[in-house]
Amino acid sequence: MTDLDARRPVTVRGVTLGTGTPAVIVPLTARTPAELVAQAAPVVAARPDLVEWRVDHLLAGGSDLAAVVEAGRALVAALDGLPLLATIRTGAEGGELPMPGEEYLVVYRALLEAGIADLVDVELRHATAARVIAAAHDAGVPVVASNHDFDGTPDREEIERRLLAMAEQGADVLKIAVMPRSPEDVLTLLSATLAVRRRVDQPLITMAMAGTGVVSRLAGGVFGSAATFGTVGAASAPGQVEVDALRRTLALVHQD
Ligand SMILES: O=C1C[C@@](O)(C(=O)O)C[C@@H](O)[C@@H]1O
Repeated sequence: MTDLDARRPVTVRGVTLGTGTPAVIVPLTARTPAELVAQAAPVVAARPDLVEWRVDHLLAGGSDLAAVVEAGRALVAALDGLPLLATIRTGAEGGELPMPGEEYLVVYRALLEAGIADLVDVELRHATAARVIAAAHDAGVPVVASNHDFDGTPDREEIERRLLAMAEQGADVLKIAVMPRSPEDVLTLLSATLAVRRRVDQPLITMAMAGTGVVSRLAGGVFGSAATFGTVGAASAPGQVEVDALRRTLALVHQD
């Protein structure tokens, strides 16, 4: 264990977040159930550590709750044992759907009841966050709390405050994505990551988005980020790097 390993790592389906080289997560952004299974095939072939299903894209494509659950079951069958992170990203945080109200909780409950998710992403600021976290924990599913700033980068104290608030809410993994407006903003994100890494037990996932932030996706592990999002085909946020190049870079950055 290095001093940056998380004291409370999270393991799902044999994949551990919080120790060693950061995990590689590939997002799926299909808008229809058929497209979802088709999109999964090359992702599974690339063998990432985890797959993220951006459920908001399917909902935005018009699928109702029953269709979402059915698509989730088909996806799990297609994943060949790879762990699945289920995410509903709201419009307020860069996602595809408004979902300010109870629908967010209803969809997560249905996915949890069906045993589809190995991990769920819960936005710290969502009105139903505490209830989604409780539902996930009742189902034995760890929670990745998240926060996204697509307009800018909060100052270091504010980034730290948000990550610590996630820990206080009982999240198992703490995640933040910011939009850098300068190289200094990337340093702010990385130094907040390192400071929080030294204070909390949970794994962190942090990134600065877009071109200026790519360095944080490649080298964030040096500062205590436990995972990084890479692409096989479509990206789900600006600055994500293709998965093979990402892996090669991680191998260079994490040589021991
Ligand atoms: O929270 C995140 C991080 C992310 O926004 C990124 O910048 O890589 C991509 C999203 O799909 C994911 O849910």
